[in-house]
Amino acid sequence: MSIKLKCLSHTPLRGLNDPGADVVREVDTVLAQARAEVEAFDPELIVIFAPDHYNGLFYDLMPPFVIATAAESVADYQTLPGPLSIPRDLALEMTKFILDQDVDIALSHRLQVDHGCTQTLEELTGSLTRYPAIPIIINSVAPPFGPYRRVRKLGEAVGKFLATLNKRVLILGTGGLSHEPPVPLLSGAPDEIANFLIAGRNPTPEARAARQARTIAAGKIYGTEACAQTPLNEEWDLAFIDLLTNRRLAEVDDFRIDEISKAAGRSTHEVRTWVAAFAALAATGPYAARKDYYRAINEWIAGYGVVSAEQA
Ligand SMILES: O=C(O)/C=C/c1cccc(O)c1O
Ligand SMILES: [Fe+2]
Repeated sequence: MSIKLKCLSHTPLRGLNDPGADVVREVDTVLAQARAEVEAFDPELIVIFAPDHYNGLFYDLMPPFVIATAAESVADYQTLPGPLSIPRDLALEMTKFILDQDVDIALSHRLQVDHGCTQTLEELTGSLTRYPAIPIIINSVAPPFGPYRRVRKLGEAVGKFLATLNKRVLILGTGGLSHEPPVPLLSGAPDEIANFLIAGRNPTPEARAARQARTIAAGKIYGTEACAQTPLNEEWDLAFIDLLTNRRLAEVDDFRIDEISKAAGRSTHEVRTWVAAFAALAATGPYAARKDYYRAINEWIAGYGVVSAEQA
């Protein structure tokens, strides 16, 4: 068994509302390096912890955690269409193992996944099918959320399963850090938006285009006085990265959901995917981690970070 980890932000505004050329180049370089490392590692399996943004999962039945044996990209924003390459039997075995560890997880044999999953797969591997990959979706955008300790326990269960395999495994976490894009809240929503949040699967191309235009417009004013959304919080982001790289993962058990939303933005909870990823790695033994990159990028509505880790 050999395990490596990468956790990184995603943003559908990359290429649609870019910051200055220097910053774009900087991020391109970091991602090219990460991709080269993945290529050199040549994983036999990827486990990707990802959020969903009301593209595959809705309030008609909103699970805290879902593992998929088959999944298709909704190709939102500029992401790739098509199915992921999921090893069905292994995903089923992993599901049973997680349940046996007293962690409840939903199972999907036909999941739709969005940029929260596919952007990172594409950025790090060049496609959605290059390597066998098992997606685990952690609800990070549709409140209410379970406590962070439950996410840590999910990660631990996955890590214990990975330790039983004699494989090179890449664990990915995608989303965060601090940010609050204009994703609506169910609480207090007018009927039309509430209906979308409850059962908005397979929107029309016009509805998708309108959503994309709203996000781009938000990116143009994000972090200014004209923007009502919670701004990026570099201090929070760096403290979180520090916690992970210094192996203080148990501290997430004290995280307060409302405090994080207020301090760093409602979508900051996408870092739940990072918590699960690190917990999975930690369950296989001691690890060494490093911060590869951080910058608060308003144009992308992203406290944008990249962190790598591996077994020590
Ligand atoms: O769900 C959407 O339409 C937009 C999501 C988004 C926007 C900006 C940054 C992100 O990380 C997002 O996921
Ligand atoms: Fe996101």
